[in-house]
Order: sequence, then structure tokens, then C-alpha cells
Amino acid sequence: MEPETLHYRGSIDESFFALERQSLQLSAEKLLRTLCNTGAFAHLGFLFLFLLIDAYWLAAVNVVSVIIWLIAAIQNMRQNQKWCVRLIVFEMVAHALIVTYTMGTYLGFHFYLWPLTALILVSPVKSIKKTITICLFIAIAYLLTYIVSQERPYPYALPELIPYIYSLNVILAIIPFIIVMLYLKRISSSSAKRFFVEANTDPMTGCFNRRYVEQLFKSDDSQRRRNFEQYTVIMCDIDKLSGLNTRFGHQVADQVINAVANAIRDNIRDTDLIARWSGEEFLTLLTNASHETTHNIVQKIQQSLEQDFAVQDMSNIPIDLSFGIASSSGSSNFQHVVNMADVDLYQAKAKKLTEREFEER
Ligand SMILES: Nc1nc2c(ncn2[C@@H]2O[C@H](COP(=O)(O)OP(=O)(O)OP(=O)(O)O)[C@@H](O)[C@H]2O)c(=O)[nH]1
Repeated sequence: MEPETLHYRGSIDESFFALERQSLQLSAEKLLRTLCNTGAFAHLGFLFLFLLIDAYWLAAVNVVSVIIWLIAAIQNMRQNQKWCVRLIVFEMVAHALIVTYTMGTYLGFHFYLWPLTALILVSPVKSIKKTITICLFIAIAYLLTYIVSQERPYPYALPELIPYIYSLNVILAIIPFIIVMLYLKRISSSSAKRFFVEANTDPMTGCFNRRYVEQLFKSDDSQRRRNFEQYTVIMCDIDKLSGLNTRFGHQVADQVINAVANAIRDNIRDTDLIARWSGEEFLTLLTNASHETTHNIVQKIQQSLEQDFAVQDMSNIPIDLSFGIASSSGSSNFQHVVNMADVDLYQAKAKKLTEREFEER
């Protein structure tokens, strides 16, 4: 699955990093914080409701509930998520049972038991056996409320509020469920993006890798292919990279590779694509670019690189790029176009070599 936020140009763009950071931040701690805040506020609201209907002892129970939610929030802040979840589960089960036993099932307080199963699924309980046992225990507790409290008459004031309290409980009980599901959705989309990036990009430069480009031209995705119906391939090779490694070390050579990737990236459009084809070779795919535009881009890449080296005080590093260019016109076969660009590249390199030999004579 390709994340929509990844553009063809470059590779892992800034919006992806922002999204990734956001998703990671929405960790268990954030999920529990949202739950604790919602739980504490909801119980504070119910405290007033119970006072309104003269259910004083239930209001007292609610005070204890608010305290438990606050302690759970503190445990979460202290990174003690295990105890935070235990307290939430205890409070929700005990409170749902007490209120349902006192008021009957027709007020809907027993609905709070269901979202707990979702919470337990994402909680730090690692063992599957334990998770299933707790979920079954919740199901049994739900059944008990039904058996014990079904026929119980409503004992408090303002019975006309019953349908409203029921509706409120239905809505509030689904909130923890939604929060947990959103959390799971975020985690799964974040993992899919990470998987895509790891499989299709070069970690050092952030460019797409060869695999991605080859898959792109093999894929049946007509929308994506249409973007590359009329394209030009530029093969860019860093000359004598092995020499740079020997003379200046791998770190400097890596810096050179990154600088070349940036120079290409800065001079192509969002609809174009850059991929690290091999250690010292980059492939650039330009869409609908004329001969003149392509040559301008090549020139701009070289100029950008020189400027970047001057800014970074790296002008002493002898860096030369060779380019091979081929266009898809007349051939729809990607591999064939790449081969033509390769031939052009080797000719450019051979020409340089001959010129150098001529100068040295
Ligand atoms: N520092 C660094 N070096 C790399 C990386 N990938 C490939 N190389 C080096 O790039 C060099 C490529 O060597 P060659 O294929 O002979 O190419 P070259 O030295 O650039 O010579 P010409 O292409 O003929 O100009 C090898 O020494 C590799 O070790 C990398 O990620 N970092």
C-alpha cells in the first residue's frame, strides 16, 4: 500500500515525517490519557445527575469513581500503564455492576462493560489466555447484570429522565470503543507506511530505491503508469566515488552522495521521481519533459551541487557527475529506455576519459 502523502519527487517527504511522528505520539500513554480525562469528566457529570435524582449513595460512589480515574491518570503520567488499565477496568466493572444492580438495566449503565473488552485488547496484558479470560469475565458480568437487575423498579426521583439517561449512556459507552479503534487504526496505518518506506526507499538519501521503480513499471496500476507514459530517464553517476572513499573516508563520500541526491531533488518537479539506482548511480524520471528542459535540469543539478559544496566548505573535494539521457518516445519498454540511458552514460564517461588522457599528454 502506497501512502498518499508520499510524492513521486524525492522520497520520504516532510508531511510523511509529520504524520509518522503524530502516529507514534498517539501511543498507549496518549490513548489512556484521553480515556482517563473522558472518564473523570463523565463521572463528574454523573455525580450531579445522581444528586439531581436524589440517588445520594450513588453520588458518593461517583466521588470514589472520580478519585479512581484521577489516580489512574496519575499512574499513566508516571508511565505505569499496567496499573492505569487495572484501575480503569476495576472502576468500570464495579461501577457498572453497582449502578445497574441499584437502578436496573433499563438505564443502560451496563453498556459500559462492552468497550472494556476493546481496551483490554490494546492494554499491556500480553498473554492471549489472560486477555480472553478477562473478556469472558466481562461478558459474564454483563449477563449477571441482566439476570439480577432486569426486573428491578426505578427507585429514584424524576423517572421522566430515564430515556435521556439511557440515550446518554449509549453514546458515552461507545466513546472508549471509538478511542481504542482510532488508536488501532492509526497504529496500523503507521505500520503500513513504515513498511512501505523500508521496502521502497534508500535509508541514506531518502530516495526511492531500484525495487520501487522496477515495480512501478511492472505494476498494473494504470493511474500511476499514466503519469509516466511520456518520460525521460536521466542516469546520473558520481565519478570516481571509490577514489573519494579512499582519499577522504566513507563519511565524506556519504556526504557527497547525499548532496547529489539533494541537488537532483531540488531541481525536479513533484511529478518527477528520483531513485538511488546503485551505490553511486541515481535514476531520475522526468514526466513530459522536452529535450531542452532535460538539458536545463542536468545543468541546474551540476550548478546546485557546486553551490552546495561551496556553502558546506567542501570545494576541495573533486566531484564530477556523468549523465546519460534517454526518452521513452518510440519505446514503451522501461528497461529498454534505462539501457539506452546507460549506453549514453558510458559514452559520456568514455568521452571524459579520452579528453583527460588527451590533456595529460
Ligand atoms: N561511501 C559510500 N560509498 C559507496 C556507497 N555505495 C557504493 N559506494 C562505493 O562506490 C564505489 C563505486 O565504485 P565504482 O563502481 O568503481 O565506481 P567509481 O569509483 O565511481 O568509478 P567510475 O564510476 O568509473 O567513475 C565503490 O567503492 C563503493 O564502495 C555508499 O553508500 N557510501
